[in-house]
Amino acid sequence: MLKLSKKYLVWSAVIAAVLFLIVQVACDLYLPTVTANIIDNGVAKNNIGYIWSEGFKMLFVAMVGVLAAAGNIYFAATQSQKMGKKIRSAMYRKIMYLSDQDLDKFGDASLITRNTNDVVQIQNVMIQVLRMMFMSPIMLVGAISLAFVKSPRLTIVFFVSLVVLAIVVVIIMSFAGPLFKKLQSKTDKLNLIFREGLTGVRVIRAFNRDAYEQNRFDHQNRNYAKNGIKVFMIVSLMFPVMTLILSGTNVGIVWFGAKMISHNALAVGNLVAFMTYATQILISFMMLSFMFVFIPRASASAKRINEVLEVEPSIKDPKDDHERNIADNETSLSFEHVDFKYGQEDHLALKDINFSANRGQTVAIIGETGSGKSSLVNLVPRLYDVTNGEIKLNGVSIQKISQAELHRNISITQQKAVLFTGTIRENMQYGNENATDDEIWHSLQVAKADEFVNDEIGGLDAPVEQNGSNFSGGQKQRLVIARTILKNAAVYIFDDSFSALDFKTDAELRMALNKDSKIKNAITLIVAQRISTVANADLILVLQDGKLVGSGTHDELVDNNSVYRAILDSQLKKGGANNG
Ligand SMILES: Nc1ncnc2c1ncn2[C@@H]1O[C@H](COP(=O)(O)OP(=O)(O)OP(=O)(O)O)[C@@H](O)[C@H]1O
Repeated sequence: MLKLSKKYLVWSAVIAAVLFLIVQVACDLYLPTVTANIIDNGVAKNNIGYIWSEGFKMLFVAMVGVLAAAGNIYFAATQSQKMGKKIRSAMYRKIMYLSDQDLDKFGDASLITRNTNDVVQIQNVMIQVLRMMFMSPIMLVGAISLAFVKSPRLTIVFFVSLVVLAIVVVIIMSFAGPLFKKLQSKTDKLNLIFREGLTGVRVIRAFNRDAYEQNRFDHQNRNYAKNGIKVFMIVSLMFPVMTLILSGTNVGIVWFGAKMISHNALAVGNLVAFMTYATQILISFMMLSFMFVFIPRASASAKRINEVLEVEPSIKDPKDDHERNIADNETSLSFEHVDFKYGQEDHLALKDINFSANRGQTVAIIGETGSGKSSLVNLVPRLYDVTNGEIKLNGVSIQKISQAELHRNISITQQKAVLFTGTIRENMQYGNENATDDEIWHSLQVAKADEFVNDEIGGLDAPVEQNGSNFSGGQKQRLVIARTILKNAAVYIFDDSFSALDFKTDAELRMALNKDSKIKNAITLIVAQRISTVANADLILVLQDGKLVGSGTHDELVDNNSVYRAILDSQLKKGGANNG
């Protein structure tokens, strides 16, 4: 937590909060002495004038104390909120720069918990730190010193109480601390199940798994609640124990104080002041001990936040950032002996892949499910890095090109169509901010999306809801294809983008794509399942179990590649069966 505080707190505001606090504590500590003076020198001696003057002094000191407390609360509250805001921004920025490989390590649910719950923990503790954490020690030292001055002998009474209190706090903390940490990981699991249920709600209903999923959630929810009840039960034990100790201390002080008064060893006013100091001391100690419960909890949150903030992106920019203008050169793309495996997996998802393509060419990748098609195209924009070998764009290894420059030159449609909340125009301009309405309409026409983006739904101003949920699967696919085409790029990648389209639309869309001037001047990579989608490509790569088992044109592969022929035969049979 120290690391986060150093980075995200404004120290001038922290100093202001502490200064206000010192004034507040000084006022609080001075008031019992004024009370003692009023009793011993005013009431006991029937000196009304003294009572009035000390009374005004008391009022003034109390008002200064209240104003100082307000000042402290203002700085403590604003600083803790601002710190939370800065941490959330930093986490979001970091997540945006992490590769899929880095994000896989945390998981979506955990990242959401870290950016919400964990940050709130830190905010809550920070406001307490800026108040209690500083106030309690100052109050403790001040009150003990002043109480000692009033009566060294009576001080022994609350020293005994302090020792008892310390033992109680240590016992309670040793039980509560680990349970607080567990609560965090249980929140992660609860969020994970909730999120899965939310995104998969249609599948759950379709498979009649409502009861199963409800049980799974209830089990985790119960688990979480049980842990929560346990930890708060333990912590709530603190209150009655503290009250008992506080009352016991007061009884002890009055008992011994009364004896001292009867022997003229203590004035009545001083006994009253002493009791106030004793209460201040024990309450400060209680507050301090609460901090010892909450700080470890917030430290666990800080650790989880730091894990994200400090993770080294596995995909880095080259040190001598090559800002090459790739688009101006003769475009070429080559894979040279590329091997690839995911994270800690043992097996290679891609083995010794070699091919090259030039401007204007279309390379299609075909193969059975899990053969490595998506893995191959994801390596081009460096969503993952190769394990061995090299990928070159215009003869330059992509690892030697800055990611910003690389991404400027690549336009990709991924397997899952992702749209953002906003309008069609905003979604289209995602890769080309300056695109005019005419250009957008042209892309929509090429992608066959102009058929449903019409005046009836509001044209380019039609709303797009969360995840594009107001469009069908095929419509979403066409919109993301249009967005991909609208961007000016040297390499266009369509990862299984045509699978949600019917055969007729698929054929029409590819024909329109082939005629598009941007596509004609670029390299196009198409991942597909259907032979009909890839048949016209300049180069077809056939993948099987991560290996390139064939490459060439459709006719060449039909003649001499058994895997390709097998795919073709199975699709012809299926087509026949469907037709028949
Ligand atoms: N994030 C990941 N972590 C670990 N392994 C993965 C990951 N993504 C894919 N794989 C594995 O890599 C292999 C290739 O997967 P890939 O998604 O590239 O296949 P694909 O040919 O595109 O399949 P499909 O046609 O079903 O989309 C598979 O064995 C898959 O299980």
